[in-house]
Amino acid sequence: MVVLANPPVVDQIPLLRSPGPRDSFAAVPVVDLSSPGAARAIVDASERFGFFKVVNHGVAGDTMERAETEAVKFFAQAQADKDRAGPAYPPFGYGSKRIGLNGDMGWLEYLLLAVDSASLSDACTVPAAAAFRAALNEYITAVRKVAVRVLEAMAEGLGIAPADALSAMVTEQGSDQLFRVNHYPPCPALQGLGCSATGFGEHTDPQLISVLRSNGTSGLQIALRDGAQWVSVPSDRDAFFVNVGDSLQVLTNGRFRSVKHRVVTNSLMSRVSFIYFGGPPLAQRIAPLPELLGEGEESLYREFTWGEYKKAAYNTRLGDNRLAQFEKK
Ligand SMILES: C=C1C[C@]23C[C@@]1(O)CC[C@H]2[C@@]12CC[C@H](O)[C@@](C)(C(=O)O1)[C@H]2[C@@H]3C(=O)O
Ligand SMILES: O=C(O)CCC(=O)C(=O)O
Ligand SMILES: [Fe+2]
Repeated sequence: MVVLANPPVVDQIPLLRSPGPRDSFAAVPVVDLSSPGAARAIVDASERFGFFKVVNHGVAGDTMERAETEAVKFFAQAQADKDRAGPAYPPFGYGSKRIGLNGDMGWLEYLLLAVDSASLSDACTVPAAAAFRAALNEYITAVRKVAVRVLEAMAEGLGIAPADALSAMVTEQGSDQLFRVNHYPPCPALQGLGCSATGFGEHTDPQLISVLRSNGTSGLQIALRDGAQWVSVPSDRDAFFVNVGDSLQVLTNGRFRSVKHRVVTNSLMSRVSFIYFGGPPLAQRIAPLPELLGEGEESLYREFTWGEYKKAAYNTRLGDNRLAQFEKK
């Protein structure tokens, strides 16, 4: 048997079938955040896909562009300069190709950063450049407001009181928020071979909610039908995309589904994405909200705190079903 190796340039990085026009997911739910029907639409999309696109969000284009321009400048530096901003683990900073500590690899480089209240944590000295930090802080303040509005709309649509029952978990003192800037360089070595390098392997996000924005380069895919089909999300640099995370799945006792997603590298164009991850304080109990449990209905999950879940999640591989070990048998 002849075993074909990856081309050396993508050695150790899993390959995926290159997406084509037929994989495009034209039916991505779009939520107009300024409309009175937003709460209903968000609940509907969170139940059906755990994923939706948000428009009319009120974040200025300049805020997104400035952050993107600074990020592009950061990643354009010499490798030795970027490496000085690393490693990504522990606790935060620049990383390349290695995702997490359990052997996952992707065709990307990134900054993994801690957020305190509405801006980069002072404890996180990366990035050092004042202009990049200022641009990221302006962006983080804005995107966090979008996350809060979405979580408030979820509470409204689910009929949960008070209005900040979910959003307070990401805004209260000690909430565990992260910010990630991903850069997927093009991978021309694979052009025309019908396959593409994995940018970020399939996974669900462990937190409550993730809010993503990318430059106009495609690559994000979500899984439909429990992973039986992968579809490509058409990129939109003016919109945000929201992922329901594992913790929100548990808080809704499985009514909302955390979305399995991944990124496929483009052979010709760089993708730059920003993702805000809203997580609760480590001591927060993650269990179905009582209002969402029907008469006699029990939690599908064993009780745990966010700290316990995060610790367990960070011991798993990217594609593992992290919630499985917390499901009641
Ligand atoms: C392989 C891993 C990377 C990850 C930690 C983990 O062990 C499993 C969860 C991964 C993930 C996915 C969403 C976010 O990008 C992330 C920052 C997170 O909170 O969980 C990453 C983790 C990471 O890159 O360290
Ligand atoms: O970079 C992207 O577009 C998505 C990355 C992602 O899913 C993640 O960082 O968790
Ligand atoms: Fe993700």
